[in-house]
Amino acid sequence: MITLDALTKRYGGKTAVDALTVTIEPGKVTGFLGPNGAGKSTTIRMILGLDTPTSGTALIGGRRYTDLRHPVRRVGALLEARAVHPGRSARAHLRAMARTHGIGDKRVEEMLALVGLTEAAGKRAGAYSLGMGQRLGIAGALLGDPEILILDEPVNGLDPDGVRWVRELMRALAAEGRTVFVSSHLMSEMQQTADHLVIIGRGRLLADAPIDTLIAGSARRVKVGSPETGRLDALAARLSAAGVTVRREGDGTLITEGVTAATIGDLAFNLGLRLHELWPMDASLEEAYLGLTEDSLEYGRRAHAGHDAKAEGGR
Ligand SMILES: Nc1ncnc2c1ncn2[C@@H]1O[C@H](COP(=O)(O)OP(=O)(O)OP(=O)(O)O)[C@@H](O)[C@H]1O
Repeated sequence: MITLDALTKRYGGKTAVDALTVTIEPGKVTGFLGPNGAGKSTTIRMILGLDTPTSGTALIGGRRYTDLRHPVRRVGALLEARAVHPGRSARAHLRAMARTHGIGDKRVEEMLALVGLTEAAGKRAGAYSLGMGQRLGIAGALLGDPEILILDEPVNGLDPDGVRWVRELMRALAAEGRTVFVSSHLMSEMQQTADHLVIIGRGRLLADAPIDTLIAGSARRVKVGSPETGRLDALAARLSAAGVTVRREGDGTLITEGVTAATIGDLAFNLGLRLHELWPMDASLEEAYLGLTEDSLEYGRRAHAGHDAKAEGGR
C-alpha cells in the first residue's frame, strides 16, 4: 500500500504537487493520470525518495522509501529516463543490480525470460530499441519480487503486442495481490488496464475512484439521425428548450448529451418523426478524463483531442 498524506512539492513559487492525499491499494491496478505538467513524475519521485516533499508524506507500507531496509524487495520502479549504461548488456546490467541487493543470477535469467529478452541479453543495451529498453526496465523493476510496482509510462515505445504484454503483466501482478501504480497519458490503455484511477491536474487531486464509477459519471451521448430534416430540427429545438445540449454534425445527425435514447425515441414518436439512427454512444474514459481535466491544462489540448467543448455548449 502507498499512502500519500497532504503531499506537497514547491519549486520556488511553483506548486508542482498540491496537498495530495490518496491511498493506493494492493490487489489492483491503479492508473495515475493527468495532463502534461500535472505533477505525476514529481509525485512518483517523492514516493521513491528521489525528491523531498516540501510538506506532507509519501509512505510505503507505513514507512518512507528511504527508511526501507530492502527497498528493491519492497518496491520495483520503472521510471521514464533510462538508467542503463549503454555499453552494458541487459544481462550484465541485471546481474550487477541483483548482486547489489543479494539476489541470485537464477532470478536474473528468470526475469530475462519473463520479459522476452533472453536471446538479446548479451547485446549492449545502447543498441536496444525503445521497446526493448522498456522490457529491460520492467525486468529490473521485478527483480526483487516486490509487492509494490510503480511504473511511469510503461507502454512508451512498445508495439501493440508489447502494449498487450504489459497490460497482461500488470493485471497478473495485481491479481497476485501486489500494488500496481502506473502513470500514463493513454486513457484508452488505462480503460483496458486499470481497476482504479487517480487523476490529478496542476498538482491537485481531481478524482480518486473505481474506473467504472468514473465512466458512469461521464456525460451520456446519443446520436440521432432522420431523413426528415424539418422534424429533426423540431426535435432539436424541443430538446434544447428542455436544457439538453444538442450539437448538429456535418452529416445532419444530432448528438445529444445528458438524455437517454429512450427519452429521445419517445419524443420523436410524439412528433411523428421517423428515426433512422438512435445510437447511445458509449461514454469513454477519455470523455470523463477530458471533462475532469479541462480547467487544469498547461497548454491547449482541444485541437489535438478533436474535441471542441465550446461547440457542445461549453461544458
Ligand atoms: N526540478 C524542477 N524544478 C522546477 N520545476 C519543476 C521541476 N520538476 C518539475 N517541475 C514543474 O512541476 C510541474 C509538475 O511536473 P511533473 O514532471 O511532475 O509533471 P508530470 O505530470 O509528470 O508531467 P509529464 O506528463 O509532462 O511528464 C511542472 O510544471 C514542471 O514544470
